[in-house]
Amino acid sequence: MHLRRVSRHNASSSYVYSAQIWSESAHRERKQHKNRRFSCNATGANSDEGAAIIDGKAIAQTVREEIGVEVASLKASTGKVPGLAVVLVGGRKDSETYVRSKKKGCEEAGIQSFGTDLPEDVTEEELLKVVADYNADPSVHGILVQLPLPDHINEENVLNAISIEKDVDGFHPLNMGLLAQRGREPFFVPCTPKGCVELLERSGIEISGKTAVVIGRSNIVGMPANLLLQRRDATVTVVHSRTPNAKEVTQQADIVIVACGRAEMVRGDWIKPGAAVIDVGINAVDDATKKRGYRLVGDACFDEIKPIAGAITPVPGGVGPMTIAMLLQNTLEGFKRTVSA
Ligand SMILES: Nc1nc(=O)c2c([nH]1)NC[C@@H]1CN(c3ccc(C(=O)N[C@@H](CCC(=O)O)C(=O)O)cc3)C=[N+]21
Ligand SMILES: [Mg+2]
Repeated sequence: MHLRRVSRHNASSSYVYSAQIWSESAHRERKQHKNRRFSCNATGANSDEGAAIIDGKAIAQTVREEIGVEVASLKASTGKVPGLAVVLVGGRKDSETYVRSKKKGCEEAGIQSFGTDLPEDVTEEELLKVVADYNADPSVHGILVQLPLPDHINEENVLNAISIEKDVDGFHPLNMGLLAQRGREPFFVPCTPKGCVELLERSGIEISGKTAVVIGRSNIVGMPANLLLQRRDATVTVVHSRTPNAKEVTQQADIVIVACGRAEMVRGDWIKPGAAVIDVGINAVDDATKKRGYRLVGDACFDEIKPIAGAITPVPGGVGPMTIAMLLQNTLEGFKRTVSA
């Protein structure tokens, strides 16, 4: 994983590594937060009381098996399989890990995976050529350019170049615009927020008529999560780094989606008893007791929230695995549109 080091809590000897830097804007937001300090006294206790733990890993596995069954049956009837192209620029360890999981997910589901690994110093022009070739390739139904891209490449230009019919990340401005409009449907919905909603639905948590708070306003998670929840008739409030009363607003929520990119920022006293908490964050914290030297924590303080909430996703094993399952689902959806056309 590429892990950015930021000082954690008040203890100078421990660090948080944030693996969630997907975009320049997220990077800027994090800088603005730099002087804030939070502490969360993890007890390590894992009592049976309190929130139901939403097992994202198991739910993702179920989704992947469903996709595998459908892919096999479409292969039998059409002789074709879905194809996903993953473009990786540079050698970030976290990106390499995620790309490997995506390719493995494809293999298991019977989806053909294509990969292009480009050097860190590739020109924007060369990258755009790779995208154009995949746009033109009829055996490719989904194209994903792993983010973040190196600084010399304009991310917007690259996302704009992906065919909206193959934009399995749903990051193309046209797909985002369609998501934002009532009565219209994007070709693809971004994988992480889609995974959050799927976790709620598959856990039997009602969304319609409920009060939801989304913490974070990124293009990749917070903003589309807001739109998706509104489409399911939740009343949604988005809070962010400049919201003075984020805690008080969050205390009103039946559903909380946490995507602020700050380790354990959301504490137990932010959460209304019985609320559902979906934690999108992945942060690695130094931990000498662990073999790898760190452990992963979310943007929510799991041990404080568990006794209070009605349901909570763990990190790891919550939203992360669902993101990959939704990517495979989007690829299958793109493929189905081409075979039925
Ligand atoms: N164009 C693009 N699309 C993306 O969807 C995209 C991206 N760029 N850049 C990076 C982020 C991050 N991301 C994750 C996917 C899976 C896990 C995941 O499977 N996490 C596991 C394992 C965590 C671990 O061990 O590191 C878990 O939470 O249990 C996490 C994060 C997709 N992203
Ligand atoms: Mg934010």
